[in-house]
Parts: sequence; C-alpha cells; structure tokens
Amino acid sequence: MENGDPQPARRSRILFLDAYDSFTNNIVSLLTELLNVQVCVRRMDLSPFPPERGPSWTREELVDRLSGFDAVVCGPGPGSPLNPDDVGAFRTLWDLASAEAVPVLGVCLGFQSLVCHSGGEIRKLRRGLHGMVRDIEYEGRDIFSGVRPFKATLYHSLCADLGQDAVPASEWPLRQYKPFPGAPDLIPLAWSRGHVDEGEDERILMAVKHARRPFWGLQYHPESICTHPEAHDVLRNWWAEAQRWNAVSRMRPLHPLAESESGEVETPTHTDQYNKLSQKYGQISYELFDTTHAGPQSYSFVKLNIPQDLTAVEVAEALGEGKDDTIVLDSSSASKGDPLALYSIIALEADKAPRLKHRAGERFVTLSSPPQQPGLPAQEERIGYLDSAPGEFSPWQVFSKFWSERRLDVSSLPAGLPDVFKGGLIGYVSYESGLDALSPGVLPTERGHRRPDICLAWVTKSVVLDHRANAAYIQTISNDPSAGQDYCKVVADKLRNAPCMSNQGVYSQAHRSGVDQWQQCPGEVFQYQLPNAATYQDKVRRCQDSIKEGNSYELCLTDQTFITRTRGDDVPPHVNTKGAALNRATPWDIFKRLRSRQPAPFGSFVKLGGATLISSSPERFLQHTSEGLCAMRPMKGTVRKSDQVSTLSQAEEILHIPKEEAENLMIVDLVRHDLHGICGAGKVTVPELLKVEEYATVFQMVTNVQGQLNAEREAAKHRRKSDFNGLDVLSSVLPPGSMTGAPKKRSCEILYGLEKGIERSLYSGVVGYMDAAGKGDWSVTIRAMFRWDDELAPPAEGEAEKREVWHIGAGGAVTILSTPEGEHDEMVTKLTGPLGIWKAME
Ligand SMILES: C=C(O[C@@H]1C=C(C(=O)O)C=C[C@H]1O)C(=O)O
Ligand SMILES: NC(=O)CC[C@H](N)C(=O)O
Repeated sequence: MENGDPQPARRSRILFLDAYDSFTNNIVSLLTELLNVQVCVRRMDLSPFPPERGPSWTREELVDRLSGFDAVVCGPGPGSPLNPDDVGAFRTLWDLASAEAVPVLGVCLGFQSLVCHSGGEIRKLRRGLHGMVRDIEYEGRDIFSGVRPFKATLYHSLCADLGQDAVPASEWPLRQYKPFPGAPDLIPLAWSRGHVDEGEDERILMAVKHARRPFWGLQYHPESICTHPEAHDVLRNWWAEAQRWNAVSRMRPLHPLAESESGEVETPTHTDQYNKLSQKYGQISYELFDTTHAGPQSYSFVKLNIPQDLTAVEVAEALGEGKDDTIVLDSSSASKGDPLALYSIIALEADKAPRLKHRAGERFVTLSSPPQQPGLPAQEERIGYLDSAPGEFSPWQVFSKFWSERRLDVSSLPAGLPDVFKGGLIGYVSYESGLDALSPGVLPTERGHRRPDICLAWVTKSVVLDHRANAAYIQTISNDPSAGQDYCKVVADKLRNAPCMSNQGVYSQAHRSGVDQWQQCPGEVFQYQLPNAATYQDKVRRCQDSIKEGNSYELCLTDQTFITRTRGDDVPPHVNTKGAALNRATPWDIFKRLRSRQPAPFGSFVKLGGATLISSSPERFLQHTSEGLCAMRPMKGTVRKSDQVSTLSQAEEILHIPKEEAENLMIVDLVRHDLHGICGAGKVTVPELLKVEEYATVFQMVTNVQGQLNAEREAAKHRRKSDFNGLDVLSSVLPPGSMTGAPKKRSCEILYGLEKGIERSLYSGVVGYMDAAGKGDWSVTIRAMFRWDDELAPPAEGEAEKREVWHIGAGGAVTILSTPEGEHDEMVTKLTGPLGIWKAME
C-alpha cells in the first residue's frame, strides 16, 4: 500500500450456501482469488431447532447474520430446486422483505431456485449436459457487459423454462433477451444450446437477472477448469453490481460479524483435534500407544547396486517374505520404462509390525502389536473416546498423533537419497471407511463381519528398489541407530548373496512371470459368480434415471465377481520347506502371475489385518512430498487394446470425444474441489489435462491435479497449532472421486442403494504409505482381487470343507451419454485382467 492511502476497510465478505455439491471449494477459491473477498461457507440446510442446538443456522439466525455479508452465493447441487430439502435456505433469501434483502448470485441449482421462485418453471433438459463445454451467447448487458466471448462447462439435467420454446425462430433474435410473458420478473441475460451437433437444438437459459431485486443467476459453472477465463469478468461485474446495490439500496447497514457468527469453520488438523479431545474428555495414558517404537526416529540404510530389472518379487523371495503378513508395493511396469513406475517397496518382517486398525463408525482405533518373539503374547489396546459426540472423533486423529510422535526429521537424512518411503505407515483403507466419513449413517451398524476398514502397519524395516538407478536401499527407522545399522548390514549380506543378484539367467523370465510355479498347479476347482449382464445393464439405466432427475452428474457403477475355491496351504513354494502347496496356487503365486500379465505402476501384495489383497492398479490416487506438494491423477476414459486400437494415436482419437472428455473433466473438477478443501483457495493447479496413456491391456485418459498444502493465508495458519500432514489430506479426499462420480456425497448414496449395499470393501479404496519423513503415495484399489480370512462360502458338491472367497470388483463411470451395453463391456474389460488369472488356472 502506498503511503497516504487510507487503511482498507473491513474485508468484504461473501456467504456461500453450500448445497452439498462437490464443486463448492472450486467456486469459493475462484471468488476468493478473483474478488479478494473472504468467503464463508455454510451448508444450505436450516435448522428447525432454536439457536445453539443444531449444527446449522435457524432461519432467524441466517437472517440476522446476513447483515455481516456483502453478498450471498447460492451454490450448485444435486436434486431439484422444487424440492425444499435440496435447496434449504435458498428460498429464505428470495422471500426476504426489502428491509432485509442482500445481493445474491445463484449458481446452477441456486440459479434454478431463483428462476422457480420468480415466476419461471423448471423442467428436464431433453438430454442432460454434464461436463459439456458450450458457447455462452449473450447480448452484453448488465453483468455480461464488456465480457469477451467464452465457453463454459455445464453440469445440469434440469433447466429453466420461461416459455422460450413457444417463440418462433423468426422472432427469437428480437425476443430472447426480453422478459417472457409468463415470467415478467426475469430478465434473460445469456443462452446456450443443447446437443446441437446431434441435431438437438434446445434453447437453454444460462443467466438471468431479477427485474426488481438484487438477484442474479448463472446456469453454467464459472469455476470449472474448462470454463474460459473470460467468464471471470461476469463475476467481477456481478460483484461491482452487488456493491453498487449495497451502496444505494441496502437498508440494513453492513456490520462486522464476530468470527464465531460468520459461519466460517476452520478445519483443525487431526493432531490438534486429538489434543483437543484429550483435553475435553481427559488425557488417557495409552501404554502401547505411548511406548511402541516411540520417540524421534533415526534412519539407517545400506545401498546395494542391483541388476537391471530386478523385481520386488525376487527380492521378497530372497528375503523369505510372502508367507505371513506381507506388504509389497510393486512397480511391476518399471521394466517397460513406465515413467510412473519408479520404486518398489518391500516391508521386512511385516508380521511383527504393530498395526493400527479401525472399523467405520467406531470411536476408537485398535493398536495391536504381534509377538516380537515366539512364545511372547500379542498385545492390544484401544485408543479413542467412546463418549465423544457424533462426528468429533476420527481414526485419523489417532493415526496422525501416532505418526507425529514417531516422525523422522527430514533434515537429518543424508543427501542424495531417493524421495520415497523410509519407514512409516503402510496399509489399506476400504471404500466404506471413506463413505462413512462422507455420509454418516449410510452404512448399517451391523455389517455382518468384524473386518477392519483401515489397517496400517508401522513398518520400520524395509527395502526400496530404485528401478531407474538400479539400486536397492535396505533401510530401518529406529530409536536405536546402531541396532538399525546392524540389521541393515545383515539383510544386505543376505540379499547380496542371493541368486537373483547375479542376474545370469538363473532367475529367468519364466521365474519372474511366475510361470514355472504355475505349471506345478494342476487345475483346481474354482467356482465363479459373474455379474449378470442384464442386471448390470438395468443398473446402468437406473443410474441414468438418477442423473436425469438431477441427482448426479456421473455415477461410477461397479459390481463384483466372486470366485471360490477350497482352502489350503498358503505358504508359497520359496518358503515352504515341506514342499506342500504345489497343487495349489498360493496368493503369492497369483500375485506373480497378475503382475507379469498386467504390469502396472501401483501394484501391490498386501496380506494384513485378515485381508489378502493383490492389485495391479494403474491409478495413483494421491502422492505428496514432505513439503506438502500434493498430486492426484484421476483416470477416466478406458479403451481396451485390440488389433483395431493398438497405438496411442488411435486411442487418442477414440478418447478425445466429448463423452469421454466429459467423464474425465467431471472427476477433475471434483478432485480440484477435494484438494481445494484442504489446500485452500488458489492453491490448486492442473498441470496436465485429459492426457491419454498406454498400459499393458488398456489405454486410459488421465489428468494431473496438484495442490500445495499449508500455503494458505497466514491468518488461517495461525489458528492452527500444527500444520496439515499427508494423513489430513488423505482422509479429506476419500473415497476416491474416480470411483464415486460427482457430486460425491449424493452419488455415493445412490450407488450404495444400486449396489444393494454389497460392500466394495478393499476394491475402490486405497493402498499406500505415509512415510515417517512425511512423504506419501496411495493408489486406487482397482484391477485387483482380495480375500478376507474370515469369509467362507459353503462347500461345493462332494466337498466337506467350506471354501475361501475371492472378490474382483470392476465398473465404470455412467453418464447420460452411456449405453447399457457399452458400460457392461467396459466393466468386463476391467474384469478381464484379474479374472484371466483364475481362468488360466482352470
Ligand atoms: C471402476 C474402475 O475404474 C475406474 C473407472 C474408470 C473409467 O470409468 O474409465 C477408469 C479408471 C478407474 O478410475 C475399475 O477398474 O473397476
Ligand atoms: N450443477 C447443479 O447445480 C445441478 C442442478 C440440478 N441438480 C440439475 O441437475 O440440473
């Protein structure tokens, strides 16, 4: 500020009424950045209770507090403006007496609500437009004054009907920007057209202004990554108009609100929240929690050069892993030069690692520590607050606290190490864990099993393979550095002398692919239960019905295939001294086969917490550095490789069409929303948009979204005691948007109903790590199969024993442009990889 300028007055404030739409944080970010305002977000629900009793404002509170805001934005959302539950407080605003009125901008659902409260009708579009980018046509009046031509993204199934269809084409140019007889209070400001390229030229109202009141509305989404930046001028113009109206016509003067009244809710970090709960409910001393591997950690390692193309499987086998609890995060596509397949991680002695488990809905985390030596008992402890109020406790508070007390100081690490796992939490999070946090109450309390939804092992001993540098790091984190170093040396010696290190053809391609083991597994009796094609197609149609009603823009429908087989010895041949198991493919054998058939950057073998998970995931969910640079890579758009589609350019031609691009764009906007929520306004970018990539059996369209953590305005940071860490990020962006559709909450609820409440479990969840030094990497669990030890199917005919059950989930995003047959094919395409492994065993 230059000398002599007056001090800026109170910072302008906008109240954003959130209708549970997944793009809210993108709009908040845009308004904050563009208008230099403070945006306070409040859910649009009105509480029927008197003040102080409910989590939302009552009508009286809302009206009272409006005097603290320069303007209100009513956000987009699922559902219909005709349904009071879908629009809540919006209606209060349109009905306010002149003495109370404030300027309002309705976006999408908010716009539709304005229209139907001001004399217009709402009807369904002939065909919904979701993630579709269209020219916006306008005359250039009012908030469109001086705005250069632009395209904007649309996300709607419903539209405003002012009687526009009754106007003959010849009169349209003269009449389109004048109020229509049926809705004289609404001045049309902008229009667009339906699926013109497909001959459906529908007149769709894109913006209005109320003739007498300070209300404006936009049907398009100004915040979408594909809306042109020229559209920002419309928001700037609206803001200028709103301020002008406040200066001239506002009756109740603006007054500053106390922070507690503003509706602004500062998200605390999980660690701060843990400490707050211990203060509120009393500090409990948890013995295991406080002592297990406690204290600052130091890092020891031995680096070995390794032969080119040495795999995680060979290293794990050389070190005797693969039998009991085992964790391998496997970049099996490294040998194909995949730029994402940089490292593989093998946990050592995972069966001795303490682990933190949580079941959705429970207000405690179980920490268990397996016996460290044969003969000693396992220990277990529950950490949490059973009496805490609903929503107060999250397992991530415990994980975060556990992690922060065992942190590895990044500055203590030697220079030149690869930026990857050094030791820390590794494990899985189920889809239901994310679902329960997003939509409490959807999961039944009695789920018919006692499986953990989250299981994270604290891994202190591990090997990392750097596939580009042909190096292995045998590493430990420990509060006893010399013991750590000794351990590394012993393991390094063992590995150095292993046959796989000589790479002289001993470990042939056949071994790497697992084929040699396989041939010793004569046909087992498997039973499959594939999803029924007609039923799946019917569910696709029901998804499309929900979309047509305006309840979702895109739904990632999935189904499961169940495979049963007799139970047997799971000890893989490389550690089985009894020579048993040769008539049966062990999970380890299956993993080897899958990784060679379907190499992927984010594969895994995780036997932990009663689950066995084998994945060949191509999809990164979230990666973050210890400095908090987050990257998410949502995938949408899949083509199967075939003789007809074998090159990248052929796949690009197929995937760069509006339907496929829209599918991806919707998830990109959703993921931006998720990241904006934790990184803050203006801290999210999209470095790569809609890029087609090649994988072993498919081509996929991928976008790269990035966000910077802990970089938001100082004021917000000062209100927190600790910085956000990777666990804060992970927990706030689950379940993965690419597996839900948008908007996330309503879409998950619809899918839960359609999928008949059958748990997706590990499928659609995430697998990965949060390193002690603060780095994290999580993949979406797809192209995977899993089993729970406690799940058994009845014996087959002639058998006496119950059978084990393997699950393979597969699905795809359903949009208004999908065909039931096409979606079924896509689901089968994704199923083919993992299912093929079982078929090969028949
Ligand atoms: C649903 C699956 O995959 C998801 C859906 C995709 C799509 O709709 O194109 C692509 C990748 C995944 O995010 C699956 O593999 O089962
Ligand atoms: N993006 C939105 O707000 C959508 C509004 C409404 N649910 C529709 O589909 O038309």
